[in-house]
Amino acid sequence: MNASKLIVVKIGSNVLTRSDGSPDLDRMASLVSQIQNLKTKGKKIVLVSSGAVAFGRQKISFSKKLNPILKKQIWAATGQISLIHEYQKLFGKHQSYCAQILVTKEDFRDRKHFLNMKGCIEALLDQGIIPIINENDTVTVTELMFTDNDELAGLTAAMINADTLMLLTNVDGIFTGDPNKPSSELVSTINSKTSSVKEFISASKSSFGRGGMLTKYAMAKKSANLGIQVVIANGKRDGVLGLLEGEDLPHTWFEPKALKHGVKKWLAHGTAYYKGQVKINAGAKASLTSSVIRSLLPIGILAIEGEFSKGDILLITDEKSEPIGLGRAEYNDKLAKERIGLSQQKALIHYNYLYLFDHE
Ligand SMILES: Nc1ncnc2c1ncn2[C@@H]1O[C@H](COP(=O)(O)OP(=O)(O)O)[C@@H](O)[C@H]1O
Ligand SMILES: N[C@@H](CCC(=O)OP(=O)(O)O)C(=O)O
Repeated sequence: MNASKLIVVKIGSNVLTRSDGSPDLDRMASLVSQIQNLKTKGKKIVLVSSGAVAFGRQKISFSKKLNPILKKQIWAATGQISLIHEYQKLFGKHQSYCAQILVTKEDFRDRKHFLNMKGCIEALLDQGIIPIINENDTVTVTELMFTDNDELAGLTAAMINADTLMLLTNVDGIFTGDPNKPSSELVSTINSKTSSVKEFISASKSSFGRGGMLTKYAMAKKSANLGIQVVIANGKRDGVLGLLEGEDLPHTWFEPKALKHGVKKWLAHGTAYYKGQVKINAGAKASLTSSVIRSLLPIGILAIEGEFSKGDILLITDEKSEPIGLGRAEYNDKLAKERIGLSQQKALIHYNYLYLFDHE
């Protein structure tokens, strides 16, 4: 594992709960003191913590039949206070402060929200305060949701240019089969030379988990491609964060590729967050995908869909509607539509804000 300084630690619901579903406050206390210890050694840590629904479910039971979405919203809304209250008490014992940040997918889609969030998290870290992020489950239901908090953690790591993303769950990492079977082996390293491990991963989830190991794997690969090393480890193991200090504990490590520029990282995660679509002609496609760095000019644009403002993410597709990449709009959809096919116009997407998909 490489040395780390700015780390996003994601804690899954199961790490914070016992097998009967009750909050595991001892585990929480241990993780908080490990984080505190790393902090005193100069590491900056952002927490992405699940657990709101699990904590709420312990307290609130419903007398009448209720829509399952509403149930979850109520558990999340009530449980989040208990969760953050516990963190506040535990960090307080170390004379330390933590802060609550609740976000939605929309906040990653809008460049202004994104920069506000980033600025706030960085300022909290500078003040020695631990930001604790969770999804705002009250306002995000169905398609507005993150796949799960692993996705949120990956987006956060890219946003703050973290060097390390640590996903703590209830298994030691990715196994070559059912983690409960003795024949399954832990995959210690995943890099470009590793043959696919995806087929080993089953859709099964831990009792409170949302996305399962598949989303962890997908997010980990994406983050490693952006230059962030990812570690999947067992949050229930005593002293697990010692991994960040070089201790020898079981885990799966995703070797990072060369680091990508901050804006490109934001764009790379934009597949689910784009506001408009730009269809380009074959000449423009050849130009953008050539080895020479080029911006996207209106003359190569065939069609534009959606409403967007300057700064929003756009999906670029070719004539067959195949996605090529993402870019940041230099002006709004109204101007862009007026300029379709015209020469001598300002680029709609500047090359500094262009991210082309890897066709591996
Ligand atoms: N090949 C595999 N290796 C490890 N875990 C796996 C594998 N296939 C499926 N899983 C399941 O993924 C679960 C972890 O994902 P998840 O339930 O989403 O955890 P969390 O709540 O920590 O996000 C494990 O408990 C395990 O049952
Ligand atoms: N926002 C939800 C977390 C959902 C989620 O992704 O859970 P998990 O798979 O345990 O990380 C909560 O706090 O309950």
